[in-house]
Amino acid sequence: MCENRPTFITEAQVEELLTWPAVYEASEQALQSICEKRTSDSQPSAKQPPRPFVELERRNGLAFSMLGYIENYRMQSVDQGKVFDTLAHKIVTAFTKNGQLAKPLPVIIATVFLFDTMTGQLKTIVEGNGVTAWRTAGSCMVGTKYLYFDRNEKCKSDKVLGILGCGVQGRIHAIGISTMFPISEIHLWNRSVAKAAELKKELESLAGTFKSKHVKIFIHENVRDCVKTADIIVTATQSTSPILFEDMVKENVHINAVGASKDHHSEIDLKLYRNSKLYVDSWTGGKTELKSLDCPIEAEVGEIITKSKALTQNQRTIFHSLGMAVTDAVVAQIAETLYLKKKSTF
Ligand SMILES: NC(=O)C1=CN([C@@H]2O[C@H](COP(=O)(O)OP(=O)(O)OC[C@H]3O[C@@H](n4cnc5c(N)ncnc54)[C@H](O)[C@@H]3O)[C@@H](O)[C@H]2O)C=CC1
Ligand SMILES: O=C([O-])C1=[NH+]CCC1
Repeated sequence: MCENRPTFITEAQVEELLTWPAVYEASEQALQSICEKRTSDSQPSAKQPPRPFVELERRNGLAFSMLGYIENYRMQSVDQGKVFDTLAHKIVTAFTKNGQLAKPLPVIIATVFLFDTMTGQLKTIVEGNGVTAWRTAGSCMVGTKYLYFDRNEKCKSDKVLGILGCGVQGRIHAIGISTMFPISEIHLWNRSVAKAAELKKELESLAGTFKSKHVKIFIHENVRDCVKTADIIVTATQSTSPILFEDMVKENVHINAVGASKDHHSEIDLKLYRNSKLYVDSWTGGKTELKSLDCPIEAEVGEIITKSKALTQNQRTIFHSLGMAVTDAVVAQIAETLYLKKKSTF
C-alpha cells in the first residue's frame, strides 16, 4: 500500500538533530495545544486519548501505546513560518529483564511512527528512547519556566538544581535545565553513588555549553543533603515509596516529578503534595493516572501558559509530568524535519 518505504531515523541521528531551543519551543506548543479553553486563533490544538497498557506478566513485560494528533503549531527554530501538523503513535515496551540478556538491551524501548496527515500513510519511523528523554525534559523545562522562573522577581538570578536519580531521565533533565536556565549549582543523588559520580563527570565536560558558565556540581549520599539548598528539584527514580519529604525542601521550591513506577506518585510524600500546588501536563493524564493521589490538581501547565488560569505567587509548586503523546509527536517532528532538510542538501 505504501509507495515508498518509510524513512527510518536512528537513536544516534535523533541525538545529532535535536537541540534544546527547538525542544523547548515544541514542548511549549504541545502543552498549550491540549488546553480545552481556546485563548487565541494561533493556539495549537490536539487530540490524545488516555494510553492503554498491556501487561505480559509471564515475560515481566509491559507495553503501552500513545496516539496523538496536533495541528496549527509553529517551531521557528526548526522551520521559520511553517505551520505544522503531526499525527504520531508511540509504542513503549518495558521488559525488566532486558539488562540481564547475553546482549543487554535497554529495559524501556520506544518507537514513534509518523503518518502523513493528508493520506494517513506511514511515512517515518523514529527510534524513540531519545525522543522520550528529550521531550520529558522539554515539558519539565516549560513547567520550570512558567511555574518557577515566572513566579516572582526572586526567581530571576542563578539557581540551585537538585537531581534525584541519575539514570536516563535524571541525566537529560540536568543537561536540559542547565542549558536553558541560569543554574549555578547542580546537586546529584542516586541509589548507587557511582552512577551519580559518572554523571558529575559528564556534566563537568558539558559545563561550557550551560547557560551559567561557572556551574559547580556536587554528589550526595542522601536525599536530604542533595535537596536542602535546591530551588528546583527533579525526581527521576523508580522508587515505589517516598524519597522526598516536606521537611527536606525549601519553602519556595519547584519540583518536577518525572519518575516512579506503576504508581506515578510514589516518589513524593503525601504531606509535601498537599502543602504544594500541583500542576500536570494534561488533565486526561492527571485524572486517569493520578486517580489514587489524594491531592487536588490546580491546573495544566498549558492553562498557565495561555493565561486561562492565573499562577498564585510565592507558593511551592510540583509539576507532574506523566508523559504526553503530543510531546512525542512534536519532538519526533523536529527530528524528521531536520533529517529531511539535511538529506536534501546532500
Ligand atoms: N514522566 C514521563 O514522561 C516519563 C517518566 N519516566 C519514568 O522516569 C523514571 C526513570 O526512568 P529512566 O531514567 O529512564 O530509568 P533509569 O533506569 O535510567 O534510571 C532510574 C534511576 O532510578 C534509580 N532507582 C531505581 N529504583 C529506585 C528506588 N527504589 N529508589 C531510589 N532510586 C531508584 C536507579 O538507581 C536509576 O538511577 C521511571 O520511573 C520511568 O518510568 C520515563 C520516561 C518518561
Ligand atoms: O510517557 C512515556 O513515554 C513514559 N512514561 C513512563 C515511561 C515512558
